[in-house]
Amino acid sequence: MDRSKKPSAIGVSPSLPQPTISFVGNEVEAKLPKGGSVTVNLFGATVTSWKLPSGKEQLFLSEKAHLDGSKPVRGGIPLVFPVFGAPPKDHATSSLPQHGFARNSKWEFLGKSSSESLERSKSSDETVKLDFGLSHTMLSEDFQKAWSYEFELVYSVILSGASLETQLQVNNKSSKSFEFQVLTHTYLRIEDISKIRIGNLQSKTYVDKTQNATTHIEKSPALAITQETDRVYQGLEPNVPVVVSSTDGKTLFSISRMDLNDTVIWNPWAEKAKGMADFAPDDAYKNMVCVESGSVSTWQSLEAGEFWVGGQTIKASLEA
Ligand SMILES: O=P(O)(O)OC[C@H]1O[C@@H](O)[C@H](O)[C@@H](O)[C@@H]1O
Repeated sequence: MDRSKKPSAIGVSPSLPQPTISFVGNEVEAKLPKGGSVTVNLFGATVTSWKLPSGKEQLFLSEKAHLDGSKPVRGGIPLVFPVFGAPPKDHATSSLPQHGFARNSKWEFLGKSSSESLERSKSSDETVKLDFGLSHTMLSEDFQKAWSYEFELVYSVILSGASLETQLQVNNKSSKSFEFQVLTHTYLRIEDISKIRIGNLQSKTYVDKTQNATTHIEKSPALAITQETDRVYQGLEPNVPVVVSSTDGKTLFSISRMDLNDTVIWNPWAEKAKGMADFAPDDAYKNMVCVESGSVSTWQSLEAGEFWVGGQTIKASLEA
């Protein structure tokens, strides 16, 4: 036996081309041999690009997005943790900025997962999983003071064919319990906001943040976005994906969730878009819609030593 040769990973033919990983500045890019790529910025572990095998970009990224950590990234998939929106007074998160610290902190790249840990049904040339970590010792002093719990987050970004999965594991390393909210603030790239509809929200309760946080019931089977929209849909059925389709009935994105039962639908529309210094071009609100899977209408409580896992899978259309 030739002991100089390393054994190949279990179940993987050595002749199969493998996904490639490259690093440019703060960004990690993974490319699949059959095409398709994902790019993650270490600031916030923010996914900034997701391309299908055809090369078509699926995420909206503002032309003025800050990619150097000076501000959260305007576009892609910023991760909201441990609080959604402006923190409430009299809560452990009350001194944190809007949407928490995860999107404002520099994460560590933990590596590309080995083929053994991916689903057996997916061969390693079709799937790549990137893991990122953040713990309390990696936070700025200000954030450590503002949220003094010991924790570890592991965020996995899994690209395969026409789907992108993001999964977060929250570990409580403190000696006391803590509460958190979490959300994947996904900016989907679309061609024309007037030509899309959002389905599977009918009959769901939502809080309309543009209407003094009043509560409503969604009547529409196919929601059209025609003005500033900022709604928190609550208590969605775990097995029913939120679907973005074109007005001629093609599914563009189907977003399924694991242990995330709320979905925020956000579009700033013309005036707010213009007012955001990092949003460009001004009329790009027509080319994006945020469909944000999360757990934000209540708090998740995590006991000392326990962990929680949740995530989303976005399936894009290969034809659209
Ligand atoms: O400007 P930010 O902090 O990235 O937030 C963008 C939007 O994020 C959405 O999730 C919120 O519901 C909106 O209220 C908010 O305006």
